[in-house]
Amino acid sequence: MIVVSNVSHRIGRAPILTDISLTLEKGGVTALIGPNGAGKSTLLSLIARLTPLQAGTITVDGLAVATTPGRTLARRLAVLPQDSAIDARLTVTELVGFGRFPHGAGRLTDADRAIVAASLQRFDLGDLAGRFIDTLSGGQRQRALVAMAHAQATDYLLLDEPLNNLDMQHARALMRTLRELADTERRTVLVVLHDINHAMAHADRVVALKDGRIAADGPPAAVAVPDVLERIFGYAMRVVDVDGDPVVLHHR
Ligand SMILES: Nc1ncnc2c1ncn2[C@@H]1O[C@H](COP(=O)(O)OP(=O)(O)OP(=O)(O)O)[C@@H](O)[C@H]1O
Repeated sequence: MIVVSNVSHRIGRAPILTDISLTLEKGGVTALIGPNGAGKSTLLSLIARLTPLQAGTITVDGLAVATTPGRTLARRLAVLPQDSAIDARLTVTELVGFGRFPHGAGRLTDADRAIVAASLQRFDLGDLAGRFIDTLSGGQRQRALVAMAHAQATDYLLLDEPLNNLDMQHARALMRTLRELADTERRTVLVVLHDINHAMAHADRVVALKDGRIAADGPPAAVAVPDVLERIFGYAMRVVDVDGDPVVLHHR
């Protein structure tokens, strides 16, 4: 379980997050949505200890994120930040292998290699395994980064806009894979999404941030409501029912 309690964050004098409290039970997919600048990436970085906590507490399975050694946390929680800088001269297999580092002493064991192979397969990277990162398309690189986070084999998977650069087919495939990880492996996925319909279709819970505060939190059907969406995003949009699923018409 991840427990965020009364977390506030400032950069300079600007309030970025204000009094955020959020509990993520184990298992399931939670989508974090909200306009640009709402504080989604900041919240994810605080949970993953990429940004030092200023106020409030965050625990992951009872471990205080502020004081738990990075390596210990990395065995429980994997994070894919929004802009991951990676060494272009790595192959896809080597990159995904980095996901195993928190578990070992540097050299990969046969068991590590089997996990890397499974992650490559799961994210449809088999044909690209030997390619250097700088020869990949943006979407292929994005999938390799998600596979690296997956290979870390943690209970918690935090992904910041993993659909960036993905075409429709791969975006759908990735969301279905995240769903499957939650359903079959009891992984807990927290994913920042801008595509609201992917959030509605694949998440169990949708948490919306706006101006550094939680503006909505509930199952997709409770958030995919015109008034709620207008409050979050600032303009009116229609929601239609397609075979029992809410679909948000936000384009026009
Ligand atoms: N290093 C920084 N210096 C100043 N302001 C910053 C810095 N990093 C983030 N911010 C500000 O903090 C706010 C929240 O940013 P954050 O990246 O968490 O938002 P977000 O919801 O993830 O946005 P997006 O959807 O655009 O990725 C924004 O107003 C942003 O400009």
